Amino acid sequence: MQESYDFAIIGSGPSGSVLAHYLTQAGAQCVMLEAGKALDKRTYPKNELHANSQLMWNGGMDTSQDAQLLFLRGKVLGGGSVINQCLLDRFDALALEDWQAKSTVDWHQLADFERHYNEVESHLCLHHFTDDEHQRNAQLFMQGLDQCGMKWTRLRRGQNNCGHNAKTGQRNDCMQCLNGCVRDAKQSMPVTFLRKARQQGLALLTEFNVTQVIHGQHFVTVFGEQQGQPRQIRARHCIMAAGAIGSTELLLKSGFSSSLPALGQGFTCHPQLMNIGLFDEPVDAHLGTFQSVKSDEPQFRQQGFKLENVFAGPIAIAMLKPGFGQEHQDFMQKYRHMACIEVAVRDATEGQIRLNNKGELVIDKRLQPADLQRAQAGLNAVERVFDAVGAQSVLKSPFSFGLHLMGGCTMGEGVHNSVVNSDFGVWGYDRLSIADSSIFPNAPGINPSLTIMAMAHRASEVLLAKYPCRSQYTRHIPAQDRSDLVLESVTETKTVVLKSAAEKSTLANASAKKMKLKSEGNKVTTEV
Ligand SMILES: Cc1cc2nc3c(=O)[nH]c(=O)nc-3n(C[C@H](O)[C@H](O)[C@H](O)COP(=O)(O)OP(=O)(O)OC[C@H]3O[C@@H](n4cnc5c(N)ncnc54)[C@H](O)[C@@H]3O)c2cc1C
Repeated sequence: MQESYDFAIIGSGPSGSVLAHYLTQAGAQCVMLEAGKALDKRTYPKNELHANSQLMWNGGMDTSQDAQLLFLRGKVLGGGSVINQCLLDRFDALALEDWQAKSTVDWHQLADFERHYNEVESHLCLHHFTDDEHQRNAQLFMQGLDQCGMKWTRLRRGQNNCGHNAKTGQRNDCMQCLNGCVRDAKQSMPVTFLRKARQQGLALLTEFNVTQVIHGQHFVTVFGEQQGQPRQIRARHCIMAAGAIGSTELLLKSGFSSSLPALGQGFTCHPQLMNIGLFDEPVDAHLGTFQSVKSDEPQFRQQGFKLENVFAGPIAIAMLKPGFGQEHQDFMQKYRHMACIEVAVRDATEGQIRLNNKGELVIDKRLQPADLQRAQAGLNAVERVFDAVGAQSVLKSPFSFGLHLMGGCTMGEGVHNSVVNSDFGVWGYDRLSIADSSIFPNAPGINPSLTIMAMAHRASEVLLAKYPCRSQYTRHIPAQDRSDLVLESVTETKTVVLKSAAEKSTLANASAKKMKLKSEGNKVTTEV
């Protein structure tokens, strides 16, 4: 059975959920298609291994072609917002000036973003960490930065009343944030924008893996599989919000590359390196707020990196130490004595998302000399900070994680060097838009989620201006549009209840051209 909507939104991460909220609020009939499961605080996995296998694409083992970069991307209702740390930063002037230089899009400037940031922030609880929330890892980081004369600032996180452990005296004390928040405190999409969209009538189909998008004259048809069953959804407009890799892969697999030469280009990921300092004293970096401070040093920003205190569960920490056996075991026994500082690189070189000759996804992304230079500058700063506070030794990360995945369908001013125009429309395809991190023109070097949400808000305004009826699909759409709904390329038998003589005659005229029509009272059955 094929279903029809005003808007089909593919993906439920920050981009898809914000769009769903604003479009349903305006009365549009929307369906959201999400490949992941609808989990919640009662059903999120309770350990690291299950978190990777149940919440991430390919069990959290997507790598670059040379296996030097590991990419993590959410596959669950809420997308990356369920597995991320929810640090929500606005872009600075440098990031947006660089965007504008690359994209030439006139609204890529701070003044234009401000009202979108204000709007989406008004739906979120934002928390600045306070002095009493810094645990020992953060304190060592702050002391080290102070002693090296480097500036730092407190992180801002989307969280609402993250609890207080009476025994330890600590807030943010469960460290499960990256497995899905078990307190509904983290401001992920299922407890913020998505919840509102569902209350406003969003149709939600989870475990629905979209496999192909076909752009028609009057509709976009989305093909996929839901729990093993083939499904088709039709909408007047389709919005891709499947993330940088997801949206790009889907367009490549749907055959758009011949008309979009820039499809797959411009992939970036902010490579992150976790570095361990070993201390004589127990640090207990796994207790309390495991991420609360970042560097705020202008020279670091110019050099293309930032530092943050961070920590992880034992599986992720074990991966940082190459080797096996006794040496590895000795290292892991020092878990309580580890402090950790992460270098996040603003990558300067773009990779490419493509399909190989078997039609499989390939991510070509190598750190080039310019990126390695930035990473090295960050690692040097980490060594200085750890030395200043008396670390016994420092273990530098043997590989990088890509957590902020961007580009592949970049926004720009022409079809030869971009995939979407400044109004989020895919070049040459009137009924297809993209609003997720795949449209980023280059790497900003700043946490991306808030800007993804801000851009999704802007995209919703563009779409609502384009489809001014924006009303309940079946109730208010003009007769002309309803004839599209009834007649375009129907592949199965469909029964439609006609309310008026005008509708009946529209249907009859159109059907004379395309279809066989059987009429019985006010019920009409069409067959291709
Ligand atoms: C461990 C980790 C920590 C992070 N921490 C932060 C942070 O603190 N601050 C920050 O700003 N960012 C952070 N990020 C990054 C942030 O989460 C992402 O940038 C953001 O979620 C991207 O939003 P999106 O809407 O573009 O895509 P996503 O959030 O990736 O959502 C895309 C959705 O589309 C679905 N999808 C994909 N393909 C299909 C298909 N074919 N059919 C159906 N559905 C599909 C996916 O399952 C997914 O749910 C972190 C990421 C990770 C992994």
